[in-house]
Amino acid sequence: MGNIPAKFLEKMQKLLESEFDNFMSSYDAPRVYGLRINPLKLDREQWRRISPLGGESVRPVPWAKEGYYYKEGDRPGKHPHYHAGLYYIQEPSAMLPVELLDVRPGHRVLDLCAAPGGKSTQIAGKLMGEGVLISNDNSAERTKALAKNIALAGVRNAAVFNEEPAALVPAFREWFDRILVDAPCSGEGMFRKDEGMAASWDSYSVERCMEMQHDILEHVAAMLAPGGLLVYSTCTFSPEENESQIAKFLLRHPEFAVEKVHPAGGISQGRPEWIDAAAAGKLGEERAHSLLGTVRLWPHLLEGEGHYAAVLRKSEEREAAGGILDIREKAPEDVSAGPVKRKKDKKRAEDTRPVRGDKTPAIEVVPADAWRKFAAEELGLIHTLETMNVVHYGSLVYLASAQLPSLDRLRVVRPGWYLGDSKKGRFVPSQALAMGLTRAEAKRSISWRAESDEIQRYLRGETLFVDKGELDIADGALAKGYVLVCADGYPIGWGKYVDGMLKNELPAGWRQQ
Ligand SMILES: C[S@@+](CC[C@H](N)C(=O)[O-])C[C@H]1O[C@@H](n2cnc3c(N)ncnc32)[C@H](O)[C@@H]1O
Repeated sequence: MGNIPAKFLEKMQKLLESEFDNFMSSYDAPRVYGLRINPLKLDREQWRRISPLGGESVRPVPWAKEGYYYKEGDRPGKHPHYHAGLYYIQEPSAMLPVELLDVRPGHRVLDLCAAPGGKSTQIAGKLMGEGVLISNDNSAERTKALAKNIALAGVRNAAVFNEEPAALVPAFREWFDRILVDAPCSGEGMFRKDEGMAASWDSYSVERCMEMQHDILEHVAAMLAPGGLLVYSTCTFSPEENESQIAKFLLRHPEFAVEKVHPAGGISQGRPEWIDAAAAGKLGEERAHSLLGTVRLWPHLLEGEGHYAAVLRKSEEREAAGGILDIREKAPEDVSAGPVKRKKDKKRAEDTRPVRGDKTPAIEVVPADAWRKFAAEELGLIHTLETMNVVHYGSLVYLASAQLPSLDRLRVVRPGWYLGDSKKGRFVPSQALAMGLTRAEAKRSISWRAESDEIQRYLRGETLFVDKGELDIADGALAKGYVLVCADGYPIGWGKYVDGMLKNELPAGWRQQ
């Protein structure tokens, strides 16, 4: 690694002192690679049975329930199981923040800086279809990859927004049980993985990022419900973006306190001694000391590129009285409890109106009706929560959580699970619908082995010739129509069957290059 900025190294040497040589040696060590299997689709045992990777060649990531290290040559991104959303490729240390967020089925979760969706898909795997995930990113371009990754993982209960944090506050005041701020940062923990990050780092990047992080954090406090958890994370080493940023947040927000993380598996404690003296003084000894309970992942102490995470709990009190609130003494929530039960939301009447200003001309068939007809003819019983509404933006139909407040003033990329497009009354099912279904939920399906020639050809976008007997058709259904195409039994897209021909419905952006 020749191009690590000299100023960065000088700074790290001052901070790390005798540990610095050890830290430097990590740049000579090979990069590590990680993936996380998707519990919405399968568990470790099922993966082991069908995957060339599922056996001995992978090793568990100590701090992530579904995380595994794989070897560079394994190339899991090229395997059809990747196209079936069976796993997400993710740098191992980036798997920690969601593990610390303590998400349980039924929670309302905000992933505020979510693109391209690594942590959002991990959160969805903790919600297991119950509750709501709002995945937001202020970059319109990056929300495209975010929406695609959420669809690929088969997530049914997520909405994707493209907003500045301030714009979310009026609609979501004290609404979330959990908030993740995976902040934009100077990326010092990415130098080994991405040399471009090292090249673009300069001494101002830390300052610029500090300002962005401060602005983002400013709006988070108001959206978290009393008693809720906030996890703040970065993939950088600079104390200004980590412990100091949290120290300043705690100063402004006496209603928050650090929830101590017990360091294990090579994870290290936070470094309160690195926060600036002025902030430390104002914060008081005890609150400053509590930053020891935040965590750092160092590349020379574990197998990961590096990360920082702080877990903060908001006081149960609605109005913080000011002063220092120490809630660490309180009994932890009962983590053995099942899904979160909340008072029954008044179930809104099914809403088929557009979610926000719809300028498309009137269409004759109500899109929701076209969806219902499609679902009745082509799908079996789909397990969805009764608290979901069918909504549409023009001709595009979604299944959205009935818990959501009005989204009128927000830039909504996806209000929920994208089901399909009602084109002049004819319903065209989406790729997101295919990915969110199980094979058993489609009336017509076909499955080939993941390594088969048919799957390779399907993923390239080719039309296939298929004997009717190869299709799995529900009793009473015709052979002609939409077929859920599966690899090893897991959906990868739609085909349309007519007279021995399976027309390929895989959208261009989803085909294998
Ligand atoms: C570290 S990346 C997030 C990675 C993501 N959590 C994942 O696991 O895939 C930080 C993200 O913050 C977004 N971002 C930057 N400023 C933001 C802001 N003010 N509000 C929301 N998102 C912001 C960036 O566009 C970027 O996608």
